[in-house]
Amino acid sequence: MNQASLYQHANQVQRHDAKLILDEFASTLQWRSDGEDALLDVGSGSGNVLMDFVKPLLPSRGQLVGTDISSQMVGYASKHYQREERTRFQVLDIGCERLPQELSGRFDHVTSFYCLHWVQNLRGALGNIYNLLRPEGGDCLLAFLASNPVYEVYKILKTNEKWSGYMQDVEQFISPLHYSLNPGEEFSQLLNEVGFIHHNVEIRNEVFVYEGVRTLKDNVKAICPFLERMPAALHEDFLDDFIEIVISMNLQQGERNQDQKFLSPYKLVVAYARKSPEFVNNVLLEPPHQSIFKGVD
Ligand SMILES: C[S@@+](CC[C@H](N)C(=O)[O-])C[C@H]1O[C@@H](n2cnc3c(N)ncnc32)[C@H](O)[C@@H]1O
Ligand SMILES: CC(C)=CCC/C(C)=C/CC/C(C)=C/C(=O)O
Repeated sequence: MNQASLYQHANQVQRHDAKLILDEFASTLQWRSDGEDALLDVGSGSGNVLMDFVKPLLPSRGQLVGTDISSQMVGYASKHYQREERTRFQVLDIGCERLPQELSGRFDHVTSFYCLHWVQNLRGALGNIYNLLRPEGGDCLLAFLASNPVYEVYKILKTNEKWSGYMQDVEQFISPLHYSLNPGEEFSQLLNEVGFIHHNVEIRNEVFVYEGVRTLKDNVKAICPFLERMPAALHEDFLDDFIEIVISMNLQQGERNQDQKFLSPYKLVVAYARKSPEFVNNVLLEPPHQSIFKGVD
């Protein structure tokens, strides 16, 4: 997804969820006593969730870094928010092999909203989030899709020969937890494996109602990775087929007209995790008899 301005104007669900979660966790985040918190956001997109809901929580001397894999998104956010103090945007693939040195171990907090379902290498991404936090500790707040009906719609569209040529790699765009029978447990396990000892993971069952065909189509346009591969002249035909499949899945409500509503039941992973200082981790991770008798022969 590279269409920053489209996304900025059609991200009601994403904004709604991020605001609710931030209101809930604002006081759980471990703010520094000196007010010099450094916060990095992963997958900031066009930047409005970060600027409207995260920045107001940051103490006045705090530093904010918005990151995204897409240079188009980073360019848009940098330009749009260039007047914002103590804020910068930079390209970062959170699934990368090696973090840039200037980011590694520099942050008190990492946040991420509606991004991690795009990252197939979820374990690698969590390892990087752990390593972005300071060695002396920090915390992260992560929210992303475990499942969404959009993924089933994509799979059905791929069986149509009109669209299959554009959708061969559809599985790359499906949340890595979509097929999981216990996404909460699976994600907790990954957090443990990368070193987060203290964490809380919830799977929230949500339903969003799209008011009218145009609203749903605009929201799909803003995030659908396949549209940018096909000629613009085919977009409306693709979106019409998308809507037909949604109707065949019984996700519509009311009379069939332009004002018809559409229901999207989805599962959201909401996770809060703390990195303990390294010396505490070393003690906690050792077998109990060794840590209890340390220094005693
Ligand atoms: C749906 S947008 C979310 C934007 C913003 N966080 C919000 O809540 O509105 C997802 C963003 O994640 C970015 N993204 C996808 N894969 C990524 C990766 N591996 N590393 C960093 N960002 C990624 C996309 O480019 C996109 O801008
Ligand atoms: C009824 C129905 C199929 C709705 C799907 C709506 C939709 C546009 C979902 C997008 C989910 C997603 C991948 C969001 C994102 O990453 O921002």
